[in-house]
Amino acid sequence: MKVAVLGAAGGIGQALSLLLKTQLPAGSDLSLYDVAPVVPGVAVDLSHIPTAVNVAGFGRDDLDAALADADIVLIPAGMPRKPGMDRADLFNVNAGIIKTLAEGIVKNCPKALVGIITNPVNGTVPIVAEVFKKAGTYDKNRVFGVTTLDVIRSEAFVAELKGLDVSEVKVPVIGGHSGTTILPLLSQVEGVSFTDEEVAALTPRIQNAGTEVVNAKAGGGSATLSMGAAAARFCMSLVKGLQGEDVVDYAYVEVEGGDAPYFAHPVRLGKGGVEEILSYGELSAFEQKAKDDMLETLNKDIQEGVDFMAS
Ligand SMILES: NC(=O)C1=CN([C@@H]2O[C@H](COP(=O)(O)OP(=O)(O)OC[C@H]3O[C@@H](n4cnc5c(N)ncnc54)[C@H](O)[C@@H]3O)[C@@H](O)[C@H]2O)C=CC1
Ligand SMILES: O=C([O-])CC(=O)C(=O)O
Repeated sequence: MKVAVLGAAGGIGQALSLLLKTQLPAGSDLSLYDVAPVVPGVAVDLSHIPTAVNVAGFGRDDLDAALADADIVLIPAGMPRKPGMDRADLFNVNAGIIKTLAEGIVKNCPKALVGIITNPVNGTVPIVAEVFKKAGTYDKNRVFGVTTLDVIRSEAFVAELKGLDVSEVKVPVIGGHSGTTILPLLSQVEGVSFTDEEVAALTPRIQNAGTEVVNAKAGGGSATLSMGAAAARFCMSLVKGLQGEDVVDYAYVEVEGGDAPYFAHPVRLGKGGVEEILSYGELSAFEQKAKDDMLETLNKDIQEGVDFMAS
C-alpha cells in the first residue's frame, strides 16, 4: 500500500502524516510531498518513529516520484482561511494548486483513490474530476471530497450535549463542506432525541465549527489537528476497502441523478473505491428544508470548479 500526502509539511499534512505513520498497515509506504523546503525534514523526523511504515519526503520538483504508483493520494495542499474569510475566498489561490496536483496524479497514478481536503472542497473536487475527464482517466468512484471533519465534530458535539460515550455516537452528515451546505442528520442519531431548540442550535454550531476554530486561532490558520485526525480516519476506511473489507463511510462524491452533481452521501467502499452510493434515508421536515435551501449555494460552488477548468 502506498499513500501519498500532497501538502505534507502543512498544519494538516504533518498531523495526518504522523497518524498515518502509526496507523497504516505494516509494510506500507508513506510518501510526503510539499513545495515547502522543510518536507525532507518532516520525513526524517517521522522515520524515527518505530513502526513498519516506510516514509520518504519529496520537494517541489519531485511530484512524479512522490506519486509514482500510489494507491491513495490525500491532498491538504493550499491556503487556509483567516478570520473574516469564507472558504469560497480560497478558490482563486487553491484552484490552480489543485489542478497542478491532479495533473500529476493523471501522469503517475491514474488509478489511485484521491481524497481532497483543500478548500473550498465544494469546488476543488469538481476541478480534480474535470482534470481527470480531460485526460480520459476519470473514474467517479475514485474521487472523494473529505467531509469526515463534519462527521467527527458532530460526534463530539452530540456526545458532549447528551453526556454520551462518544465512541458509540454516529451522526450522518450530508451535502457539501461549507456553511449551510453541511447538513448533519440529527434525526437519525440512534438512541438520542433532540428538541426542536436543540436541533436549531446544534445544526449551525456544526455548520460553523470551522469558523469557530479560525476565530479561536486568530489569524494562525484553521483546523489542522482535528482535520488530521479526520483525514486519517477516512484514509483508514479507504485502506480497509482496498483490503477487501466491507466498510461504509461518508464522503462528498459525484452522484448521478442526486440532489446536486456532487453531494456527501454514505458510501460503501471496496477495492475500486466507491462500490455503492447508499441512500441517506428519511429526513425530518427541518432537514428537508435545510437541504432544499442549500442547493443553490452548493450548485454555484460546484459550477465554479467546472467553469475554472472550462476557461
Ligand atoms: N476538508 C476540510 O474539512 C478541511 C480543509 N482544510 C483546508 O486544507 C488546506 C490546508 O490547510 P492547512 O494544512 O491548515 O494549511 P497550511 O498552510 O498549514 O499547509 C498547506 C501546505 O500546502 C503546501 N502547498 C502549497 N502549495 C502547494 C503545492 N502546489 N504543492 C504541494 N504543497 C503545496 C504549503 O507549502 C503548506 O505546507 C486549506 O485549503 C484548508 O482550508 C482545512 C481544514 C478542514
Ligand atoms: O473552516 C475552515 O476554513 C477549514 C475547514 O474547512 C473546517 O475546519 O471545516
